[in-house]
Amino acid sequence: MTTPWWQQPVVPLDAGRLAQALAREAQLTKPAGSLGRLEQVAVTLASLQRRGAPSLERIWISVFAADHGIAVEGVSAFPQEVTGQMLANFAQGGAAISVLARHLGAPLELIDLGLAHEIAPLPGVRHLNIAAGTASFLHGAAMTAAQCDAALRVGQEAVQRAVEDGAELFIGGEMGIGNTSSACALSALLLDQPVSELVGLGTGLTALGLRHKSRIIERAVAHHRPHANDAFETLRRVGGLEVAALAGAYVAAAQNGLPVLVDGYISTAAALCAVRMNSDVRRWLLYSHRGAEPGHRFLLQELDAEPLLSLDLRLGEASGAALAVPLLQAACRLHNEMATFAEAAVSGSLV
Ligand SMILES: O=C(O)c1ccc[n+]([C@@H]2O[C@H](COP(=O)([O-])O)[C@@H](O)[C@H]2O)c1
Ligand SMILES: Cc1cc2nc[nH]c2cc1C
Repeated sequence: MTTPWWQQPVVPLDAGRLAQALAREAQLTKPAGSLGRLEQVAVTLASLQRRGAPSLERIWISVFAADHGIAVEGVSAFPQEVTGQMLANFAQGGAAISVLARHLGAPLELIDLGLAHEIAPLPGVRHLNIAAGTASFLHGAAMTAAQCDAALRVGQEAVQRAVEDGAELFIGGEMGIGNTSSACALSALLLDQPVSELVGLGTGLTALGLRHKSRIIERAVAHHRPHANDAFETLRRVGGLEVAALAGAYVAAAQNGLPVLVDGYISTAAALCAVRMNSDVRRWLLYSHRGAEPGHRFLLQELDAEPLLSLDLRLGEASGAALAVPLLQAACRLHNEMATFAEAAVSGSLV
């Protein structure tokens, strides 16, 4: 059997640039370590981007949308039609990510992998129709292997466009009613942890709704657990088209030497899939925030991730990642533009 594309090697870190960036940080006019994790971010970006001066001026955002069969089980506070309606809102410029992309001056690419309810083609949206949404994963698999494969490729192709555009950072976002159930089932299987510790309100369930959602996901996880032998199979069984596209994008970004900023709960579940499919992808992933969904914290822990922000966000759409970009840009500029002790004639530490 041939090796699948996602197991192909990723670009290695530049150890020389890493050492150079660490040495520069030590010379900048501040007590060592006083810019906290921003120092680490700048050093990491220098070694990933293989340059002396890390730069995040060109940001690329792809938002992947798709429907989830599990939504028919009543696991979301919103009807499934909202996936397509919000896609239209993204395209018209009225969604949170539309505003944030404008704020950053970043291109916003919109990709519809498959909706349950047909909509008229939207200007500026790539409609791919891999399936009419996934199948419910309560009793069967969400996707066929061919559908999961196709969705992974969609992410890979988005990264190719980002690279061609000269992007310095890739941000993926998602939209899909029911996808917190998918993220929860993925987390339960990949972390081997009880659903009750991971499940959350998603778009805003009542306490009663949360109990129902938890029971549905528990039943689904019990059904799939004996067969979820690897990350691809787990993704195929309980993931989603947009989750697979994100996972494919993260792997492809690492293979193309393009750093990634991961968004919220669903994106982080996709990140864990990507890392389980190719462990070297891990070092290419930066994390924007810790969100409100209980499972997000456990996924971040497993990924050894220290996100930049903790704002109780639970929107998705790439919004949390977009919000963290100015902080990363500031980290780069501080690294590149601060004077050294020698340049500014400031005395160094006595100890
Ligand atoms: O990214 C997150 O952390 C996040 C947390 C909760 C909800 N969401 C968004 O809400 C939708 C899924 O929620 P639900 O309740 O339908 O499963 C989907 O479109 C996500 O983008 C996103
Ligand atoms: C309105 C709305 C906007 C969203 N954006 C991402 N997920 C969403 C879910 C809903 C319901």
